[in-house]
Amino acid sequence: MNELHFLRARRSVPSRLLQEPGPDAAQLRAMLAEAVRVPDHGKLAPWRFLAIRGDARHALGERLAARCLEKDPAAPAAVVDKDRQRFSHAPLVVVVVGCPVPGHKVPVQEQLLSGGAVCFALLQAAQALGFGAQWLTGWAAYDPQIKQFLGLDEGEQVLGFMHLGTAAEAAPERQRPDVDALLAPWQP
Ligand SMILES: Cc1cc2nc3c(=O)[nH]c(=O)nc-3n(C[C@H](O)[C@H](O)[C@H](O)COP(=O)(O)O)c2cc1C
Repeated sequence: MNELHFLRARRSVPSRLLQEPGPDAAQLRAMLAEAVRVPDHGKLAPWRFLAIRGDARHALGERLAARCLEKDPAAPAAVVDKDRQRFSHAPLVVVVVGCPVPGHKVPVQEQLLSGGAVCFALLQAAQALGFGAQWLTGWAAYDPQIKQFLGLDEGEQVLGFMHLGTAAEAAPERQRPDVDALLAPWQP
């Protein structure tokens, strides 16, 4: 099954291990061009992307830190600082935004699943180009004020903050699920 080698080698690189160089504009475009080749019921393309680089990453981190304190004025300094740094490790963060079309005959769940596939395809494309990547959400993905800060419309959702860069060291492998325990034959 050597044909599956590339898929078997896929793994995330924790965002704190991602450093310069990150994908340049042409590389990002090339990765996204592959990532949008996902199954998409109804051909709705119900997703869009935001590229966050340089100081914009730090600005988002500052907003996260401020929001963290707004929500919990007693938050320990270490927690606030972790939020401040969240977007400052990887040189590039791509926000995959789900833009489901409400009331469409294609259920919203399917539209969001298609967006999830985009996130995964982006991980694979990044690895294929020699970059490391990690798909993160965290509380910020679900916070109305952070979504507003990012410019998301009502009804849009953060499907993933995709952190992209060059791995500072080999990514740790983790134990993978046992497929045999998950697979059962079905018959009526
Ligand atoms: C939708 C989604 C959101 C995730 N958010 C986080 C997160 O906020 N923090 C985290 O540590 N891992 C998160 N993960 C897990 C990592 O992306 C990744 O799976 C993990 O680091 C293990 O690496 P692997 O992809 O090689 O299994 C998330 C995964 C998914 C699918």
